[in-house]
Amino acid sequence: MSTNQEFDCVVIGAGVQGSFTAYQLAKHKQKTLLLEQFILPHTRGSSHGQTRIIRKAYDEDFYVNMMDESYELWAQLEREAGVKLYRQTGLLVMGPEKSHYYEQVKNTLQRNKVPMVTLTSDNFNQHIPHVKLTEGNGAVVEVTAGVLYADRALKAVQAQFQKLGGVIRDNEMVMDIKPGPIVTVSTSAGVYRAKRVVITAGPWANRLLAHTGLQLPLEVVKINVCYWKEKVPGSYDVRRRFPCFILTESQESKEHIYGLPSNEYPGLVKICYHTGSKADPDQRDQQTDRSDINILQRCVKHCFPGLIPEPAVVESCLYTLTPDRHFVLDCHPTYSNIVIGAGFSGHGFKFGPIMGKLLCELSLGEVPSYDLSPFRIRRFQAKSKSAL
Ligand SMILES: Cc1cc2nc3c(=O)[nH]c(=O)nc-3n(C[C@H](O)[C@H](O)[C@H](O)COP(=O)(O)OP(=O)(O)OC[C@H]3O[C@@H](n4cnc5c(N)ncnc54)[C@H](O)[C@@H]3O)c2cc1C
Ligand SMILES: O=C(O)[C@@H]1CCCC=N1
Repeated sequence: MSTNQEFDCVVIGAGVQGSFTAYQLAKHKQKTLLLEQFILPHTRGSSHGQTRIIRKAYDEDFYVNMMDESYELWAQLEREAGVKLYRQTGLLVMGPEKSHYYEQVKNTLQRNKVPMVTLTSDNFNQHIPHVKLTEGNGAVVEVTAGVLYADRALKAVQAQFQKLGGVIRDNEMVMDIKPGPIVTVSTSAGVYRAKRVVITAGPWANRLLAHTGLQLPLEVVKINVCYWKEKVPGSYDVRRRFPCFILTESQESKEHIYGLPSNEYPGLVKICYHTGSKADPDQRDQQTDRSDINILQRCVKHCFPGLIPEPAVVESCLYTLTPDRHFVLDCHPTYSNIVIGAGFSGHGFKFGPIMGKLLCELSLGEVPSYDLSPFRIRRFQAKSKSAL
């Protein structure tokens, strides 16, 4: 039992956001402790799995603006750790040509001069074989988008944090937080005192925030991560330059369907639905709803004729959704030395290095490098309840 050890900062939760925050704090010479409830690495939160998409294809400029630096910081971590974390594949965005969202994404890419190629129904299959472009859909390829190697990235950033003198204690669940000028954090194995705390607890955020009298409007959903088998091995392979893709909406669904080329499991393509059914993070396996899989099956039949329309592997992962799907990056409304990074809404991985930088800046009381107004807690004011 460790008692009353003192730190400049304690970061709670060693997913992608907490790990990058701890690393940034250590770079700023802060004596930092990173606490994780499970033994690392684990598969029970939101950051596990081999791959994630990295892209600038968004409908808002503020995400595109952050991505330039995010790409640079990913490359910096690759150099520091001596590992490959990013593979350029391009991102195919398909959607109803006349829909507001598809048009917005295309315009945002053009306005921000992101390298892209517009495909037509005539040349589509020359560039993208084995995919059916639905009539009325447009298609663009964002050239510099690609795949991030997620598990490898977590291992790398945690190792760099430790090299900088940071301390990781896994298998230690935070049970209580006592706010104050010095915050007391009690875990299943000890008690720590810190000048500052950062809460990056993913799907468990509200459980921890309850100790500070705050609840955010977060909804946790379980995503069935489906892998689909190629009929002809190699048809959708990363080595044949098959891109990541997003289908913004379709006759099957109004939500995005997205996928990555076959890569981590030979012959299997990852295709997921961008929402799921409500789940308790500690009881996720009890959530057995398969309606997302049914939607995906119809989409695979319709658009991916080279795949067997029955998932070969189904894994699970959690999203923590905010009502507007934008992140929460802010100081606690009552305790300025408690900083919150939450609600990454199923699209936060690519921003990990920037989220780490911003959460570190908030924690140190510095002016944030980007405008954080879309991410502030006050946007929920009418709905959030501060019991204090
Ligand atoms: C299927 C899927 C696909 C996705 N695809 C993409 C993509 O292509 N591109 C992209 O950019 N993003 C993607 N995302 C989103 C991205 O992965 C998440 O936004 C990101 O991983 C969230 O990280 P986090 O650190 O907030 O949460 P988590 O990874 O869940 O980390 C929180 C950590 O806090 C720990 N913790 C919680 N409570 C306690 C406690 N009391 N004590 C100690 N530790 C605690 C948890 O165990 C956990 O390790 C995807 C997500 C999923 C699920
Ligand atoms: O963030 C991403 O790129 C993925 C794909 C689109 C939907 C959510 N996650």
